[in-house]
Amino acid sequence: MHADEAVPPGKAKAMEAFAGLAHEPGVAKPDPILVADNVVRRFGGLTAVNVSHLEIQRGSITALIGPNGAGKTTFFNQLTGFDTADSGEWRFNGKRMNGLPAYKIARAGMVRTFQLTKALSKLTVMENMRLGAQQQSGENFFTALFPFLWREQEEQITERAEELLQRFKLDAKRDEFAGSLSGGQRKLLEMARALMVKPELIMLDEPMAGVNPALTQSLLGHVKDLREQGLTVLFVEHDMDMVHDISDWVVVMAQGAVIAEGPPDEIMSDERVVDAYLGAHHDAPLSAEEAEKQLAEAEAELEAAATADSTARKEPGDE
Ligand SMILES: Nc1ncnc2c1ncn2[C@@H]1O[C@H](COP(=O)(O)OP(=O)(O)OP(=O)(O)O)[C@@H](O)[C@H]1O
Repeated sequence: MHADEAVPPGKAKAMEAFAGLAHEPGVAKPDPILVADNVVRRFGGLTAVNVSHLEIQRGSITALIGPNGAGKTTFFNQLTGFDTADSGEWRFNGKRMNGLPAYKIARAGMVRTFQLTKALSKLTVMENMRLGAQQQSGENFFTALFPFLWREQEEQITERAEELLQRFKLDAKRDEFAGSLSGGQRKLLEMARALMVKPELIMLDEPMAGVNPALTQSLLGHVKDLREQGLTVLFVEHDMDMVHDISDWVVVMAQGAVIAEGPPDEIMSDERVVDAYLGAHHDAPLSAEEAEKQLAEAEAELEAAATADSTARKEPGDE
């Protein structure tokens, strides 16, 4: 950006909101869209998430980073109702969301993206978009009783899907299988699908994973665009260049807790953050046998997740 080029209004507003805030975990924001308190999720003896207090500033792009296993995805899952927290309270636009099912949270305006699973890859791009709307409407049974209701709704869904596919330059791909898309196009589809329900807060799960560098700028542009349209973006990402490039604010998790918060420049050189990442790494390189075992475990986990996902997505009466 040239010196004389104006900062886009959405970014300027976000920068202003963060200016002067203390750089410490749990710091209060001027206009939080989401406030979480004492969110705990345990798996057996492991405390995967233990977030005492976190506020997400409205209209900003906030990155959630941390080493593998820090609890980022589990935290996302609690907030969006895809998993049940052991305890905790979180409010979206002042309304309590804990205890609500995912579709009600989505309807309230808070959605998360999902990486394309095997089952979703076998659907067309358009079918994925329609599923993004229907899955989260929570009204399937009721509308099924009144065809005139669903016909109108169907038309609105198609219209919205077409609009978004055009915006993300995926309209030419509408009838192709999602599995045939490139890594970058898949990420765009994940984002477009989440936008079907017109959220106020969109939570992106690793938006840069598997994206060809040539598409990086275009993808970043789309995310920045969301902020310019007034949306709030919270994203989990391992790609530090992306975190640095687009986030207004960075939240760092380690071992389930928020250990640091602040602007990207400062966070990336923060000693606690560097320690958290280093501490999570192996001291010695893996042996070929260990690496193979890890790979096999990861593949089995992915397979299980894809199966669970396709089962969970089936509505009663679906084939
Ligand atoms: N369903 C589950 N059952 C048991 N343990 C789980 C489950 N889901 C997550 N965990 C554990 O909880 C911890 C946090 O995992 P999580 O996937 O949330 O971390 P993450 O920060 O998203 O990691 P990554 O960056 O690798 O995706 C890990 O130790 C993980 O093994």
